[in-house]
Amino acid sequence: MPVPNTASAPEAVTERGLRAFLYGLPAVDEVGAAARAQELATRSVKTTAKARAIDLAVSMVDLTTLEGADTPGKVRALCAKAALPDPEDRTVPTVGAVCVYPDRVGTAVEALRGTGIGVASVATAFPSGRAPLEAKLADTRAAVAAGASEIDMVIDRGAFLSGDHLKVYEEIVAVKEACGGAHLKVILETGELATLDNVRRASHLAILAGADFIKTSTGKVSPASTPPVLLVMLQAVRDHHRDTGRRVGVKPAGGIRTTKDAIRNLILVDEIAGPDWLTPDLFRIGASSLLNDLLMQRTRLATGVYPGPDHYTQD
Ligand SMILES: O=C[C@H](O)COP(=O)(O)O
Repeated sequence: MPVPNTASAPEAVTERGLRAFLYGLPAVDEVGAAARAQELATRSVKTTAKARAIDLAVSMVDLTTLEGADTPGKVRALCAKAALPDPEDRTVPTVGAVCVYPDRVGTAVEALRGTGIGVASVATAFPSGRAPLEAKLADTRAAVAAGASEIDMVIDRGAFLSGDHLKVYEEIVAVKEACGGAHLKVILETGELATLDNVRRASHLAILAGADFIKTSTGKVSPASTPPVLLVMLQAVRDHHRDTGRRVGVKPAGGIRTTKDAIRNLILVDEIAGPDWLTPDLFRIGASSLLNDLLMQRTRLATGVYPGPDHYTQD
């Protein structure tokens, strides 16, 4: 079945139509997806290509703090690190964005003024998504009003798993509208979706509803991003582009802590979605504790020496 045009009016979408579309998608070969992801994970990049990959990964990091204990001071320190990751090496690129809770957006916007780095904010009752739509819209509008240029919303996994696809779709459409000019990343929380078929369906549902990015996880549920999940999501954006000409971005998040993980992700992007996705406009890595490892590996490649773990400020 052809992919419905995302430009079609939301009111034309019905539960029946959505179900026919989502259940008409090809089934995921779980064993094949795991094997392909594993095969790509064994590829290694060396020297110049590795240096380029590390810089690309730095530029794609959504430097994140999403803790109840986040203080304005912690957010300011994170923003300083986003703008100048290594004060001793000004050739390091800046990160993709800083990601915070809505009530910390103002602090981040102020701290990043003049840097060109955007502020992403989780919204819609992150991480559970268990709140009335009006509360989710108010959450989104507050973050945008405070200056967020990107909104990371969670889908209603309970609705999705109980077959109420239309509710999930309509919430995404409404949040997209509340975003105004801000970009919308839709978090599927793949660790709660049980199967790769569900990951494929949720990906296409979010894309159809107008997501600018699809994101794997909140970072609060295990498993978070895994290579087979990322592979299926990259296939979804690739196929959507093939069918409609529209490019949607992808953001793995949760538990991505090492340069090795980040580079494996980039190899998957290159092989599955294609090199056009190797840009921060179409690929981000949501991470609270990855940047220092990228900086350490970068310095080791350039100098042959590992800086000690205390060399960088905490990320
Ligand atoms: O959106 C990003 C995630 O919350 C980050 O998860 P992490 O703390 O496991 O890196």
